[in-house]
Amino acid sequence: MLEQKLAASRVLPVVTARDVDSTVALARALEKGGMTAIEITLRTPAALDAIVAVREELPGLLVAAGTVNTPEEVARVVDAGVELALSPGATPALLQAAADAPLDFVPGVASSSDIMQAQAHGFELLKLFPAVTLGGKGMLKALGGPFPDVKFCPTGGLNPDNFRDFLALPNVVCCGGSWMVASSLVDNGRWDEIETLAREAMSEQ
Ligand SMILES: O=C[C@H](O)COP(=O)(O)O
Ligand SMILES: CC(=O)C(=O)O
Repeated sequence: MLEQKLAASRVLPVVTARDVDSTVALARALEKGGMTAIEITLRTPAALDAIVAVREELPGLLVAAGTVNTPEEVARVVDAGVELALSPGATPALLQAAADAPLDFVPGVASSSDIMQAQAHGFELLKLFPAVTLGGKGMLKALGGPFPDVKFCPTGGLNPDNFRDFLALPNVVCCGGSWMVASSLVDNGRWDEIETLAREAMSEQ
């Protein structure tokens, strides 16, 4: 079940794929560090090929597509075999296309109205983005009142010093973040460092 898989992942690394080879090497370092899932965003021309390659090379990793913002992009990631997609926000057309498609979808939300719109399409596990800018832990606690059944994957502004406080909230399933996949690390092939950052993120303390 999606919620359990994402809870086990703790942290979902949000990756911008520069090219296929470096993304496979990056994913391998994250998996060696103990991570079980990766979100590869559709923000670059290499993204879809990178998603396909990472799924082939690392079959044990849950490979999600991120920045899936339109119905057309939902169709493209389904064609690529993707089983989980996420977005930073949502439109009614995107929510309907994702609800109709054979994949799990985590829509992005930034307000109570966004949450209600996502719920109207059957989604209860949502990405709060950009989480820290919107209000961080205080916002998540407040949203727990009117939306007791909704769970979140806060993303945007999380870092090694604050993500454990987010994970401790009862309505947080996992955290999205890019600190362990920074372009300064990827561009210089610092795979050992990435593996170490991944291992630290996966440790309870
Ligand atoms: O677009 C931003 C990423 O989705 C994650 O945010 P971050 O770089 O603040 O961790
Ligand atoms: C913001 C984010 O994580 C996404 O583009 O899916």
